[in-house]
Amino acid sequence: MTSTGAGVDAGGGAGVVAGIDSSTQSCKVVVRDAATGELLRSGRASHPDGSEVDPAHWWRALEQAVADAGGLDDVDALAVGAQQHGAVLLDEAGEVVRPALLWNDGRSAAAAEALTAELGGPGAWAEQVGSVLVASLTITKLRWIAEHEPDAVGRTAAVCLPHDWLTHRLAGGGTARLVTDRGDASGTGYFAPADGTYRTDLLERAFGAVPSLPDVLGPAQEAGTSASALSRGARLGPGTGDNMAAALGVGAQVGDVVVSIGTSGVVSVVSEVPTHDPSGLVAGFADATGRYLPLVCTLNAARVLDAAARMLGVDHAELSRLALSAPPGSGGLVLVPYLEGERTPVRPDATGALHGLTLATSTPAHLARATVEGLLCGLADGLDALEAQGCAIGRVVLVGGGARSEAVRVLAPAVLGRPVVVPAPGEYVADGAARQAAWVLAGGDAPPEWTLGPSETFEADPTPGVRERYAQVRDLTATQL
Ligand SMILES: Nc1ncnc2c1ncn2[C@@H]1O[C@H](COP(=O)(O)OP(=O)(O)O)[C@@H](O)[C@H]1O
Ligand SMILES: O=C(CO)[C@@H](O)[C@H](O)COP(=O)(O)O
Repeated sequence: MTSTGAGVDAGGGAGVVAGIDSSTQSCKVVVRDAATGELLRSGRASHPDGSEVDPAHWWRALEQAVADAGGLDDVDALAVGAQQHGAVLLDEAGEVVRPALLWNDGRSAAAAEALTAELGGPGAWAEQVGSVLVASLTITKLRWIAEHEPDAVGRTAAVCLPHDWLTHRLAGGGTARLVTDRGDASGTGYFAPADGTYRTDLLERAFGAVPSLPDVLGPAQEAGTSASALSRGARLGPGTGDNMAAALGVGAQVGDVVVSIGTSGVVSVVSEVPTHDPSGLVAGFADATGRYLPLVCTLNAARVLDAAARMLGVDHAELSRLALSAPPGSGGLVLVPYLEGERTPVRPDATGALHGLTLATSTPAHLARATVEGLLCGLADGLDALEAQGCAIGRVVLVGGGARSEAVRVLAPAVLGRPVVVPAPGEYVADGAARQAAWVLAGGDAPPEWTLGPSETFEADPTPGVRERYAQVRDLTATQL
């Protein structure tokens, strides 16, 4: 294990910036010095559970997080990073038509299948919009709404994403202009990242109508100024999806892989070229700097650790201690973590599975280890899928709430088969949004260089046997009982 500091020179425009991370479970706000990136203060608030959420909850959580962070009065520019894909429908007055359907709502799995077939199969979607459809993508949610709530279609004047909606509210809401960025737009299924255009023909196919869509701004293009009780007169960044913001927050360069263990498990890599994976494992998203962000996303990540801790009646620190006390491979005990069904691989109706129970493996330590290993094996499959798409793979950087687990940090290099860089615990999505805001202030072709805090590099001998055993059991779950 080694310690490093990134030690990048400070630069960029003077001022104070704020970054917002409105992710699945919570809202976080960081306030930073625009030139150096120094953290001045931060705040957070929880979101309600569920995969269908009234956006008003995101606003209330933002108000609480901003209050917790001591307000935004001194902030010169701000930007929003948020959970990708959620479908937010607005009427003529800019009011929400129905609660947002989130990325982790599986009801549109059949809509994804139907749309896939209509266009000629997975390869056609991969070719045209970079990603094969799964229930997470916005376009499938719009098809589900058109089929199940046709009245909502008639009332819908505009469709946008969670980060677009929050930026719109910060700009005053109502009839203020809706904006988005290439990164978040690339997760809709009706935007072609490779040429940067909306595919309103696909939107019409899914929804039966073409509501207005947010203007797609450039990476550092100003989106107007804030005009809400939370903030007035600050310059607004275009914002982006949370995964694109995380890449910006950790300063990822081409070839850097960001592994995020949040509500979702994500393995993404900054790439100069777009991907079109017909297998659907890799989603061909864009990033927040004008490049691409091929990405593999699982539905089951940090909450698998939460569930194991709950089952064992322990906290995260004890779960981690238990996991590290059991042998590699957990004596043959394998946990396949599909607790919420799974998106990658596409198994929306799957459940989790525990295989290999013997008298010897029936211990809390073995279960804890199998949980951490199972979670990491799913992410290792994601890394393989990125490599199979020809993506250059360099550093692996581990972030997200799950990275706070020592067992995850220690076992990640063994399961992933590569050294893993773990930055100091922080809010890297919010940081990325703040860095985008600083870019808006400073202008120029690249975001300002910020000094990142110290990071630790974890190394371990690879444990391919753990992955082989996991793969056998994972494939048993392909059969629906
Ligand atoms: N020490 C820890 N060990 C394992 N998991 C943790 C730890 N601390 C927080 N978490 C989990 O991380 C998750 C939150 O991570 P986060 O990246 O903020 O998610 P999101 O951005 O999706 O809201 C929660 O499920 C939380 O229980
Ligand atoms: O659906 C995806 C990516 O395609 C998810 O990564 C969401 O963007 C939610 O992120 P978290 O709340 O887990 O950070």
